[in-house]
Amino acid sequence: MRDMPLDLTAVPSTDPIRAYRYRDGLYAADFITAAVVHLDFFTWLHANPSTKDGIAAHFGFTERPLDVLLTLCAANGFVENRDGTYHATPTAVEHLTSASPWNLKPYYASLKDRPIVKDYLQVLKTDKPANWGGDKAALDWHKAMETDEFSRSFTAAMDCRGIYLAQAMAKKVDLTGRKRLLDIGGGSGIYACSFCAHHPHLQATVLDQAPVDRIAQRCIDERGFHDRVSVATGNMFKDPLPADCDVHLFSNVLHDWGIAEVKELLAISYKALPAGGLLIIHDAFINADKTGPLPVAEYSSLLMHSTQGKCYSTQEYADLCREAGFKPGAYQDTAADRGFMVATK
Ligand SMILES: C[S@@+](CC[C@H](N)C(=O)[O-])C[C@H]1O[C@@H](n2cnc3c(N)ncnc32)[C@H](O)[C@@H]1O
Repeated sequence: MRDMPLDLTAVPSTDPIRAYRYRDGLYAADFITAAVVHLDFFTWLHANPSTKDGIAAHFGFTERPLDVLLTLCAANGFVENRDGTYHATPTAVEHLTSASPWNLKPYYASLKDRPIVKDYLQVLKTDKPANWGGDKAALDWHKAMETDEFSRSFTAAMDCRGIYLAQAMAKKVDLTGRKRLLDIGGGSGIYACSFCAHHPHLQATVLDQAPVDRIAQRCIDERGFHDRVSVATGNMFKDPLPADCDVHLFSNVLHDWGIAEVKELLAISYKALPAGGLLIIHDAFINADKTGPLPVAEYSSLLMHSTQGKCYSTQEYADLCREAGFKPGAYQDTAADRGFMVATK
């Protein structure tokens, strides 16, 4: 425990990128192993260049996990999308197909029973996320977040990451003339507090459900922001959003949900914001043509395994914002393979 709250405008003296990338990319090797060993995916694709629908029909895959697999393969230089038809690249053909003398499938074969590898085979077919950490006895992630023990440890995980990520974003977002930020699914409130630390005129509200709301209140008090950051308890899908906020933040929230829920949340946000209101989406973004960046494609594999979501592309977010009525702005990088996109009502 620290005696004095950390100055949230402070930056670390060294770069944590390697530590982030091991954690974010942890499951990607298992996903590739499932594709190589169980599915012989590249041998089939080399013989049958196909559209996404064609691949889905042949293997019985569902859209979301297949999209994440193709993005991971493209980011690795194993597949190429030529006008909607996916081809195995020369690298994949030489090293990951059965007729090649350099085929590495036998090298992967002994890893085929790793639990996360087997989870991926299920998720690809059912679209139903496996449980957090691959724990078969555990509740699904959203149910687990309603329990004290899991929500405490998960919120601590988000909080320690946010200390670094929030300051990198807060200093880049222009909040001139903005009054109150609503941090939707705000967890410990680290992003709301960090925004207030960087923008002295700003007030904020953290919206989250029980029991995370209590954790948020304690963290905000400990950080000394109780006079500027309040907590609202509620279900972001069902309860009316606090009406007095002219900035909405979804930080690492939309990536937990499928397209239907993301559309719902953006529509809810649009309805609650005043004209001219600002939406900020903070996340790890896939590039517009879904060829990378590799660390984000790897992180997306982890999210796809354990939640209903994935990392959406800059193009997908821009289209979803437009559909909800927003005018999307440009994407900007922040730190540790994350970034943000703003949109205005
Ligand atoms: C991945 S965490 C992100 C936390 C924080 N925004 C961050 O960037 O670290 C997702 C958050 O959404 C909250 N959440 C999930 N479903 C929710 C709901 N229906 N209503 C309100 N909050 C919800 C969770 O409790 C959790 O704090």
